Amino acid sequence: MNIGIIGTGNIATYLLEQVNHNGLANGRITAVFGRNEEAGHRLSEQFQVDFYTDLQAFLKLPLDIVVEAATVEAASLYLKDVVAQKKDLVVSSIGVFKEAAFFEELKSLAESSGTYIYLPSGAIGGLDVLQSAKAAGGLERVRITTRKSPASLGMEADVEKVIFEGSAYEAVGKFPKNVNVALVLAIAGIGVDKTKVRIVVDPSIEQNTHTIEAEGEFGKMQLQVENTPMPSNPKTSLLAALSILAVLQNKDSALKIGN
Ligand SMILES: NC(=O)C1=CN([C@@H]2O[C@H](COP(=O)(O)OP(=O)(O)OC[C@H]3O[C@@H](n4cnc5c(N)ncnc54)[C@H](O)[C@@H]3O)[C@@H](O)[C@H]2O)C=CC1
Ligand SMILES: O=C([O-])CC(=O)C(=O)O
Repeated sequence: MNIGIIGTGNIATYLLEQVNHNGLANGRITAVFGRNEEAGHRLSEQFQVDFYTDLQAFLKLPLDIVVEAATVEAASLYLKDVVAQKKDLVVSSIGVFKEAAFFEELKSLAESSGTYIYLPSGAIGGLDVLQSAKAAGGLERVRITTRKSPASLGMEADVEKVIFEGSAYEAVGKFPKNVNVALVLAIAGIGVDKTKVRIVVDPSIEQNTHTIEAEGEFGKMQLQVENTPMPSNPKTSLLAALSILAVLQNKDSALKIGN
């Protein structure tokens, strides 16, 4: 499997290390697309990968799957082209799907291109429960509370404080690098308007903590993950990068676990 990556940051570097150096997926990252030339050339040398700043040239390569590991804004610019060029796609910046129309458009494009779009569970879990719970329409309430340190939220704070309370739709607009998890939860569950989000800045913690509560006909779920932040970007949890690695590992497996 030939893998391409969009982005030259923390997740891209982690995947290059685990896939190209440590052989932890059934394939190789052969090309990286980005706009940061200095980082791109560094990755190119370190991991024997081709670096592109021209998206169309990157997409002409024989890639089986492209992993977006950039930003919500970059994803909005590039995802349609990836699918139109008949590549399978893994999306990290799931906040790009806050507008349902864009999500539906990309899904139809994938259906007509015969490709798959993978939304990794990222820095959370419980998506299997939500999807099962709504299979016959009985999922009623979903809420996520995200608790991060001031460094992880990219802000200053001396005391614990709720800095946001609202819908997943509103949360992604305000914190695009911190609440992609809220969007994947909304897509797996009851949508961007009904999924409730609370964000707490907490100077006493080091881990990125996400607590998910759901309720419906199935019963109740409460799940908490206490994530190690990645050293080269504390906004991002290690579990988010690991979940992309797991998508790459499981993609062609005959065994599918969950749901
Ligand atoms: N689903 C989830 O649970 C999570 C998702 N994320 C998403 O993953 C993204 C990547 O995370 P990290 O690697 O930690 O971030 P990072 O900040 O280390 O890297 C982002 C990369 O995107 C590149 N970039 C930005 N705009 C671009 C553009 N227009 N064209 C091409 N490249 C562009 C930057 O140059 C940088 O290389 C985050 O921005 C976030 O959207 C992050 C954490 C969790
Ligand atoms: O990594 C995390 O803990 C969550 C995150 O930043 C995101 O959802 O974008």
